[in-house]
Amino acid sequence: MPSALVRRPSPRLAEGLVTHIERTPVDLDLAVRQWQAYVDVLEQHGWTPVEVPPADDCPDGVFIEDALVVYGDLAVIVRAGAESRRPEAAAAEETARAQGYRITHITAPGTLDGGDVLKVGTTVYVGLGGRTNEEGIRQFRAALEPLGADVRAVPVRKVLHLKSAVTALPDGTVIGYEPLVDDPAAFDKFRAVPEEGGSHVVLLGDDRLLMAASAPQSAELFRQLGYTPVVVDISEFEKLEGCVTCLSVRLRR
Ligand SMILES: NC(=O)NCCC[C@H](N)C(=O)O
Repeated sequence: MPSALVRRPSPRLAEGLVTHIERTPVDLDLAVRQWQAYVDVLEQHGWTPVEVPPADDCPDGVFIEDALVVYGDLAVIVRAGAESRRPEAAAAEETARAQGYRITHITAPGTLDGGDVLKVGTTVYVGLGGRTNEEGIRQFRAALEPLGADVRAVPVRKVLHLKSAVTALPDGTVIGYEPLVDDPAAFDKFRAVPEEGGSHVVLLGDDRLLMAASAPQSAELFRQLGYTPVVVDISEFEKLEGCVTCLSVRLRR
């Protein structure tokens, strides 16, 4: 069975960073229940959860996707764009090592957040924006190109991360809510969805798409396209600019 890295919410979750939206109060108990439900859904769909040790002093640690990027047998441990998030990486590195990955690091002055990396087959889009800089992308490209990846930088100005704006369907079509996508033409195939939350899908395997309850019209669109949406409520994480992708790192090998 494939596995998925996850990390339990910090007791300080409510202090997480917000950049592009207004801060609204986070209900920690509800967040913990939503996180557990998310992990349960992954497990029910064949993904064994592997917990990265908690980072209780890091309010945003639950967004584990930002701490590392896996490609083939390599785990790229990031240097987060936000300084408060840099301590999240150490335990993520140990967990990736224990899972058998080779390790490399983004180093200063480079910054890169995993949320800025969208893999579509061997094409790897990287958002250049508030969290990931040119030097981070240069180092990332140097790490992935020897493995056959085609690393392409795309602009991200309207949202936090590239994957806040776009993710991809199993057939490689990049999906996004157009008002928040800087350059839809940057992607080989692009399809607009009717809601911001509909931009984010986690591919569970077969035709199943894990997505947020906040995007019912997009779920209907995906159904019409022949996919099976699997819906979770992640309202408390959405208040911190999180989405379904950022709560896990799927290990496909
Ligand atoms: N990959 C993601 O979309 N991560 C969400 C991170 C949210 C967190 N509050 C942050 O600002 O870093």
